[in-house]
Amino acid sequence: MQYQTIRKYVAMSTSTRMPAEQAEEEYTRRLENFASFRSGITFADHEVFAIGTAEIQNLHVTLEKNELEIHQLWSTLPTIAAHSYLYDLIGSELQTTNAIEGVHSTHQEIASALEKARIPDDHTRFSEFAHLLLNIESHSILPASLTDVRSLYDHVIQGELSPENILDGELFRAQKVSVWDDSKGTQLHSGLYPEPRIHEALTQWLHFIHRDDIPPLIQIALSHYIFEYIHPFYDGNGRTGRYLMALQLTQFFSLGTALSLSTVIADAKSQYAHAFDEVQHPLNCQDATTFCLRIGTFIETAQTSLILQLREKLSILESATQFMTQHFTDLNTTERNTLEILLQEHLFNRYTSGLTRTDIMNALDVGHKKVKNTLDHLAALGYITIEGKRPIRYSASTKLRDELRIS
Ligand SMILES: Nc1ncnc2c1ncn2[C@@H]1O[C@H](COP(=O)(O)OP(=O)(O)OP(=O)(O)O)[C@@H](O)[C@H]1O
Repeated sequence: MQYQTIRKYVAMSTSTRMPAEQAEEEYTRRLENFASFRSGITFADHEVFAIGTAEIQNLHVTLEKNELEIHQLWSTLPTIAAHSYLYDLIGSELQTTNAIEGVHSTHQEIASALEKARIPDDHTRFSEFAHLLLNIESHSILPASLTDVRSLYDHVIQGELSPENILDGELFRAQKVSVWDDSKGTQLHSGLYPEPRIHEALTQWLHFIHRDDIPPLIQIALSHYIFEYIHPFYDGNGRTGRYLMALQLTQFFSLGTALSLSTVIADAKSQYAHAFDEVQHPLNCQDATTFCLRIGTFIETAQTSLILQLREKLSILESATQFMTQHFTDLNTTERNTLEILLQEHLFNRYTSGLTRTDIMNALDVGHKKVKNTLDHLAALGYITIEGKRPIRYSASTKLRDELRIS
């Protein structure tokens, strides 16, 4: 049975009592229900909570099953493919989380941010955010203090703030801020105000994200809802909130899933915005169950798309490798293996900038001279493209991809 919001419940009731009064009574009943997960955080006189419905339990089971399949597929990826795909996912996460907020980035800017993210102290547009995403799993530590939250924000937003949006409070904003529906010119929400209220609510939020007595989906979704409700900044609340959500996701789900969520949200922007509105409707009294269901469905969509892409890419790679073994008989094994890893990079990373000679030496575990001779021969045959300087980068040429029918 589909979960009914309090607002709908009231609308369908035959009682003649005031709707607000009926909603209040239903809110108390749901909040005190055995299956209720309470946040302990109160907005507009109501505690944010969600019910662990059968639908949410079923979603958990589906998400866990999908994770097993993702894990199994990921474990079959060759090293260069796995590494390349990670960069690809980070690139699209970076591009889409910015695009959701109308922050445009070119393909080249993202490729360059990914490149710079590996080099300390060498910055370009979005490179600090790329660096955060690149290290999301190895440093997957949730913020523990208000200064941690501010510091994360500074990295996510690096250089993207217009002067009027620079923070002017002790740690966050000192003035009011609102979320607007630009198409209708209506105000959807006002962030908490004044700043001590932001500090107080974020301190409760910090406590909430570290609790270990709430099912992952409910904890992740409520955390995101609460963070966005607080809206601690003038600009960058969405991007910072979605980064924090990805950070929480890595604690329970694969890195691939965590890095795929913004793409799904970007494709379903109006459903995402509506999910906030629904909880904030005065008659829904901060019942965030529907918000949890929406986020759960987004995660499921992200997983399904990841599974399909992994299967498709692996199958193309396998066919190409077989074709080369059968038809490229004039090439030696090292030459064929070199082409295979260049294809892995091409297939698994849309933001590819090619592999360096060191990457190839490490991947094939062969010496400098052999790799040089191999690359010279493959270049003479037109199978590889050579670009850049210091370091030179090698990639699969159009000729090679045409022969293998890979776009
Ligand atoms: N009704 C709402 N209440 C609270 N937060 C909301 C609501 N609707 C959307 N949001 C969140 O606010 C984000 C956008 O907020 P806003 O328009 O103020 O942009 P911003 O603060 O500049 O952040 P961004 O970096 O995402 O542009 C959305 O991405 C979403 O996460």
